[in-house]
Amino acid sequence: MSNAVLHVADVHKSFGGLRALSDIDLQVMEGTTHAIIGPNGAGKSTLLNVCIGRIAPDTGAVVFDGQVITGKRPHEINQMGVVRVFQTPEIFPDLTLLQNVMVPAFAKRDGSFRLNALQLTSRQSAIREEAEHWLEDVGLYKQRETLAASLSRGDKRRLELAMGLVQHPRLLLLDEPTAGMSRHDTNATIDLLKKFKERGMTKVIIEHDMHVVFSLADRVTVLAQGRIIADGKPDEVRGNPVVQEAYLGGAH
Ligand SMILES: Nc1ncnc2c1ncn2[C@@H]1O[C@H](COP(=O)(O)OP(=O)(O)OP(=O)(O)O)[C@@H](O)[C@H]1O
Repeated sequence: MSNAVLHVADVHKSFGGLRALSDIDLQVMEGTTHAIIGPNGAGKSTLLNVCIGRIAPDTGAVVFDGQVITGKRPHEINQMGVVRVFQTPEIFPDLTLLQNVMVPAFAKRDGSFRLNALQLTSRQSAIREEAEHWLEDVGLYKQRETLAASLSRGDKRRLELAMGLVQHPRLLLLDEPTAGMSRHDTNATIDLLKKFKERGMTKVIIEHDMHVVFSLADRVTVLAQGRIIADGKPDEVRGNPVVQEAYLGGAH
């Protein structure tokens, strides 16, 4: 019997008169890839932001590895092992790929980061090796000395993944990891994420591309208008008429 790494317990969140999340209760089990899908405005980003401490829920709690994390600050939640990879890559364009991955590695180790840490050569070598390892893992090792600004969109996402992996996430949250990618880059990203899945990494993935969702997810939660309208194995969700009606507009 596997454990819940993340439990979103009865969460509600309104923005003024708009109910962005209502009665949200979901569990992400150890080692699984859990997709959260739903039409535009369904509440997916709000839910993710509640999980990483960027948005405080009005009521309810988020429990990570048995500890209530509601009320903690984003960096504290990150230090506990919750790592989010953003829809728009948050990288340092004027640093090399290697330096980009070293920044979160230092931050993870020291709890904070100052750019001059990159110049302190005596402290660098272990961190550098670790950063090189993750660049290799995502297929960017050869470009390690080039500036991040020069990367293609797909490679920027890979770089950001390496920046997430170097933090040894207990839970990796991926916000539309293939948004704006070519089919080729999308398939490469699916292969990469499958590799992490085989290693038993627990992941939450928000994604619009159903090819990505059904290639990777063990479980799918469907949101519509801030509520969970379905939750189950991919095939169960795919065949659910409520989902087809609400999410796909009945067209599929
Ligand atoms: N900071 C905010 N202030 C006011 N309303 C907000 C805020 N953030 C989100 N909303 C509203 O809450 C609802 C849910 O938005 P959210 O971004 O979570 O949906 P989503 O499922 O991620 O959509 P998309 O797929 O388009 O990114 C929407 O109606 C949105 O306009």
